[in-house]
Amino acid sequence: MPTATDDKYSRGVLGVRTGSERYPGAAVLGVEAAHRAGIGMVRYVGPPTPAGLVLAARPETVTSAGRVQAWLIGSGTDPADRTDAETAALRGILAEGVPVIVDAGALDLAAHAEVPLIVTPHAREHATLRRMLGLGATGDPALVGGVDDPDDHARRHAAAETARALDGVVVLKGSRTVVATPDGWTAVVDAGTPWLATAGTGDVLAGAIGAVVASTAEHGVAPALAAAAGVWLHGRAAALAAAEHGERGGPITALDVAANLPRAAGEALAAHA
Ligand SMILES: NC(=O)C1=CN([C@@H]2O[C@H](COP(=O)(O)OP(=O)(O)OC[C@H]3O[C@@H](n4cnc5c(N)ncnc54)[C@H](O)[C@@H]3O)[C@@H](O)[C@H]2O)[C@@H](O)CC1
Ligand SMILES: Nc1ncnc2c1ncn2[C@@H]1O[C@H](COP(=O)(O)OP(=O)(O)O)[C@@H](O)[C@H]1O
Repeated sequence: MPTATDDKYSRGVLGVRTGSERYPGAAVLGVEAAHRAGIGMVRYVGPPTPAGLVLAARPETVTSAGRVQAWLIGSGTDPADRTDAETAALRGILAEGVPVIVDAGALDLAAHAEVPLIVTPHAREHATLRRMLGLGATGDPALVGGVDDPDDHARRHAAAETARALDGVVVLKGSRTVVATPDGWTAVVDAGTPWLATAGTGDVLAGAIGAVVASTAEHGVAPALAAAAGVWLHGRAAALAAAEHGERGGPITALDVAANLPRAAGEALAAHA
């Protein structure tokens, strides 16, 4: 909650290095979500095509370098396309000191991070990450966490094991998203609506988590709690967006989710007044 003494810097600055020539839209979605989730400033540093689209959609975004309270990397990128210079830049971010949210195409770099880390894999990415870390298979990702596992026991166990091996927070996405820490703490956040399963909503989630982490990092909020708050805001925003289309909800897009983040944040603040 901002106060009269706040300014754009004290409210948190998120650095975003996402998107590529192949997936420029992911950069737009993450930046949009970060702005909508209540950040003081977003600094975007990425390739020319996504940078142009980000500025067109959100001229509020700053594209010059400077201090940030957290970084978001990886959304809309593929490690197979990554240049050595880009890998070096990402490794630099992963050694800088502030928390880093690592999504999609940067997950392969997460294992050697020296900073507070939050990784946001979906089931397939989680399986790949576990293989990289020398951990066992979690079973068929499509089945684990299904009707046979109503308490998400297997997913919570696997996410906590991955978190321990990484020494970072794991946000294992799905209809119920598991947040797990290296010491074995887990939380499960229900998405709120199955309409959320649509392209780009993971990029929105990464931006929302990035905003919450950046705006709370210097207030002593644990990264796992900030991540769980981001997941809740995202799910609630999706439910609000879907509810606009009637009692059973209706189709939503990733941008609809981002557009409803302010209402979700307002509800959360009102509930804790
Ligand atoms: N607008 C954008 O720019 C978007 C960019 N995105 C980015 O796209 C990249 C790839 O993410 P994904 O989550 O798609 O990667 P996945 O690891 O889920 O998928 C990899 C491959 O699996 C196969 N596959 C997965 N599900 C399939 C299905 N239902 N039917 C057929 N084939 C299937 C496809 O060959 C796909 O290319 C990430 O960097 C992500 O951030 C996505 O978030 C979508 C939106
Ligand atoms: N069946 C579902 N019901 C509700 N939410 C879902 C469901 N499947 C996936 N999600 C959510 O949708 C988002 C999808 O993210 P992701 O898989 O990274 O997609 P993308 O890469 O297209 O952005 C995540 O927040 C995930 O928790």
